[in-house]
Amino acid sequence: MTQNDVIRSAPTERTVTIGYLGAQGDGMARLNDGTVIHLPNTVPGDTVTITSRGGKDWHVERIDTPSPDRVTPPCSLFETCGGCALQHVAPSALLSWKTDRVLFALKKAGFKTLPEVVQHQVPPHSRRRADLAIRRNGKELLLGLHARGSAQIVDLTTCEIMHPTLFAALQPLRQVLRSLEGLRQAGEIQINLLDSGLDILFSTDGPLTAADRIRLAAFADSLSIPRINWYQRGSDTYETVAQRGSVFHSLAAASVAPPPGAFLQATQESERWIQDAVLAALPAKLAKRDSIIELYAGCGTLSFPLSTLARVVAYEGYPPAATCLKTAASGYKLDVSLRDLNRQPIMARELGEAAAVVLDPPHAGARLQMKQLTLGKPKHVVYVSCNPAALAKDAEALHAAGYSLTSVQVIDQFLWSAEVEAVCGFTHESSRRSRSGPSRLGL
Ligand SMILES: C[S@@+](CC[C@H](N)C(=O)[O-])C[C@H]1O[C@@H](n2cnc3c(N)ncnc32)[C@H](O)[C@@H]1O
Repeated sequence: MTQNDVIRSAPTERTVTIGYLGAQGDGMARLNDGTVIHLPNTVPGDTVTITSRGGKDWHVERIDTPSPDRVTPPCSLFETCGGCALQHVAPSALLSWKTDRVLFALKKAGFKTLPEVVQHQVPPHSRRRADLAIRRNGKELLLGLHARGSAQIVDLTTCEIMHPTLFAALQPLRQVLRSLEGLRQAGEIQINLLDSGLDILFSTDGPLTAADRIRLAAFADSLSIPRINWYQRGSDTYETVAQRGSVFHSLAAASVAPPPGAFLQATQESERWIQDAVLAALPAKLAKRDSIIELYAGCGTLSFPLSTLARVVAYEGYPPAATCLKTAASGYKLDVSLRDLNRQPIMARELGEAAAVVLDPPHAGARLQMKQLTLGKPKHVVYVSCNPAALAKDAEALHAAGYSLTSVQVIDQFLWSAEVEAVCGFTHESSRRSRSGPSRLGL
């Protein structure tokens, strides 16, 4: 027996109770010496026996007393597939945890008095967007997500979050992808479920042959898929390889033609909750000459509902999304500009002259834009957040500029993940517009 064998045979054992979930959804426990450790797949309230062979590397040996919030994960791929990290936690407990994360971010930003929070949670089988990896594996074709913490692909043979229409397309997709000569080893695929049907954008690691294109056209016909776009890995342009009908999608009362791989909110239900929460955060009536500035507008999820309140000046940085929104804007009180807000933020003067500014920034937040916003001080700001850490920083700027927090809605649209969406309304009582009134508009 070697010395290593002796060490291996004598792990340290402890019993701990999980106190809370960390930002990534791991259970967190505190040891007697004050050390905080991460224990994946545990739930606050679980009492567990853990072992370690040294350092902070603790593993759950067994669950001694399960938390009342522990549930049986509904998916047989749970713990293998990297898609859902938290199926072992009751959805109601997840919603409370996500709400706490948003409220913690707002408190960290300086807001001590918090309004009553409205909460929403999407049901299973409602996700209408999928972003999957493609791998050849001998004669098999894997279509799925990365395994947890690994480059391996887990074939999505079942899924509890995906919309049934989207999931039903996976098996025929495997078949057609397997037949493609242009797919040597690997590719990626994004599927959006639009009102017009499935919209597919995929890549391969080789060029498509003429036979591949014929197969894809036949596949689009057989599943009534209006459009399939493709790009070869490494290329920054895609091309349409099958077009069987028009592509359209409703955003509130408007119909848009989203570009391939377009950003949409994760589910139809959550899209409506976000739209309603944004409108609810603004005064029901704005003066005739008022305008709303919308930043990070995408294809117009918020632009069209906002245009029922006042003229909207919308900015978006991704050219195909800006074109989509511009094309659909005629007939609405909506002006659209393509603009990279990281390079060219909207300046304080323009922002200060709007009755309200609505922003829905990407994951990193809107730091540069916040600086101008807090100088311009529009009376109403509605911030749609998909990242509590960025919300904490951006809301801190609003707090420092004298804004009060007037509404918070939490939307759990990525069920069983650590992601959370929030719509927060802020008001500045002594903003330039409230001192001088709407007559200064356009100066
Ligand atoms: C979270 S999405 C919101 C889109 C839209 N509000 C919606 O709900 O569908 C963020 C949007 O910001 C855009 N974006 C990202 N970086 C940007 C930048 N630097 N300047 C302008 N827009 C940007 C993305 O293209 C995307 O449309």
